[in-house]
Amino acid sequence: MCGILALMLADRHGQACPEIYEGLYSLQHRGQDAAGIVTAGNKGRLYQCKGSGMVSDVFHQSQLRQLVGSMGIGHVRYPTAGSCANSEAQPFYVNSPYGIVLGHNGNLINGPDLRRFLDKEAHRHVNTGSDSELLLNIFAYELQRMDKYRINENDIFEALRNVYDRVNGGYACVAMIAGFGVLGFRDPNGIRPLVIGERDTPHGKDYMLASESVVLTQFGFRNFRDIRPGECVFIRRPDRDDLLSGQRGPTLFSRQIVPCKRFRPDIFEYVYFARPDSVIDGLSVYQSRLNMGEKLAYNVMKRFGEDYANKIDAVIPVPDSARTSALQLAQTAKLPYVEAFIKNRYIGRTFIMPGQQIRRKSVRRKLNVQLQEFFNKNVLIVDDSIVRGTTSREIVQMARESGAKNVYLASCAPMITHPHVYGIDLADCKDLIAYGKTEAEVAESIGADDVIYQSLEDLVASCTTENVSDFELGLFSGEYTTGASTEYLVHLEHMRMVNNRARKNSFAEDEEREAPDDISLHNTHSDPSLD
Ligand SMILES: O=P(O)(O)OC[C@H]1O[C@H](OP(=O)(O)OP(=O)(O)O)[C@H](O)[C@@H]1O
Ligand SMILES: NC(=O)CC[C@H](N)C(=O)O
Ligand SMILES: [Mg+2]
Repeated sequence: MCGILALMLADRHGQACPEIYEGLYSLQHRGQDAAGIVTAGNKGRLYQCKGSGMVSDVFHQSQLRQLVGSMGIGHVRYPTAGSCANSEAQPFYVNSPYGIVLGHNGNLINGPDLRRFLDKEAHRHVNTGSDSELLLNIFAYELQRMDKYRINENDIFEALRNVYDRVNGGYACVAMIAGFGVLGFRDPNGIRPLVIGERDTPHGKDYMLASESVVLTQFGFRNFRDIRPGECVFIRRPDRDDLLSGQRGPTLFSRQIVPCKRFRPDIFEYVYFARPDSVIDGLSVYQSRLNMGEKLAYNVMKRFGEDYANKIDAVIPVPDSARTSALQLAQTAKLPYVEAFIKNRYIGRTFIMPGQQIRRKSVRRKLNVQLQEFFNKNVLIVDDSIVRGTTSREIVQMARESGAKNVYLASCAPMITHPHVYGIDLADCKDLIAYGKTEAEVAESIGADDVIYQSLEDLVASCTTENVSDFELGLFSGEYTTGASTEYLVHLEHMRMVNNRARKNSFAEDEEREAPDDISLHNTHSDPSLD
């Protein structure tokens, strides 16, 4: 999962970078591997800073000062296609046509076909294994085909129509065309989220696009709405004619590029990925997690029978993501809620860390126990999801080491039995702890006395609103909204294996290594006086 962000300020002399930079902090939970910002100055020059690491590692004040201009885009990356090399940090850049940069959240399931097409027919050079670079090149190719000295918004929408025809998968993107404007678009099934908001200023309206509404609220953007599946919005910076005619600020254009196919947002955003203070497709993530907790409570009560309260002494959340649901579960079942795992706030999310060994170690570094809350008690530990079982195994063991009598585990998500193909690097089937197992077998495998999973029906009901009642659920069923060929699943598995080897620095003879650095846009000595 990645986080994307675009900002267009009404004030041509304003600086977009500080808010993009801060905004990326609010999206950090969506990607911890790499981060990047590209801004554009008034004369069309692009300024870039990106690389591997968290936001705080990648940007330093001296670099941020060089990212000048009143519009820009930002990205935080959690690699799901390609490798974790520095060169795959986003945004990606192509110089032709016009100078375009793009940031992408999602996965294209026809990446190998697109790569062949770009090579054989479009004759465009792609320098990384990233599907996002493919997407950018497809867009560039379609714009190039218009063969125009200068394009307008209709050309962008036309080019995108062809992009939608060519690419398949889950994608939410922000892009910027040097000197012209920023745009955002979302796949025809709305699998990945994207929201837009506006802010009044004396110069006209500022616009921001982001993966999650939390960024928009943070900076005082109002009237925000989700980009519709298959829709593109383009925000054009004021040109000379606008300025001469007294028009203030940028102009927003929007177009339904292709009809919405099936509106199927990814339910895992609500379960785990998104921040609870975000609203996605009209539903507060916090509210959805309350609903999950309530439904799970009834499931737990049913499982333990009428005297369940004598069998469970404490409901314990696994911080962070499970807190909201665990609290609601405890309140519904009238059981004590106890914060018995304390989280070290300086350790990031463990699930999205690269490599199983580091994930396992990090659980212990991240979570510590309050001994007295476990000693001689029957505890019900609540987590939002059990994926590889790394967290569950460790915490069940920690509870036992702390003297718990019986350790039960409840999961707000149903059994995860299939890979996720739209931008969440869950794991291969065989690494998923629930793959081919019953609940009892999962319990045995993680060392718990019992495991209670949410039913799929209850999860869907927890997230259903007037707007959306259908969701991307492939990780629970193996049936994907866009379909996913066996060839693609094998390709994903192969990539994961290559990446694991690359992390250990052992390459096969014929394997192509990722370039360590980005070769696209070198302008660290940018000269702000040019603007
Ligand atoms: O079964 P696993 O493979 O361990 O994956 C599932 C766990 O990973 C996530 O936590 P994470 O630490 O990533 O983030 P959080 O702090 O937001 O809960 C999730 O909330 C589960 O706790
Ligand atoms: N998690 C994501 O959305 C990743 C985007 C893209 N597929 C990449 O690997 O960079
Ligand atoms: Mg967790």
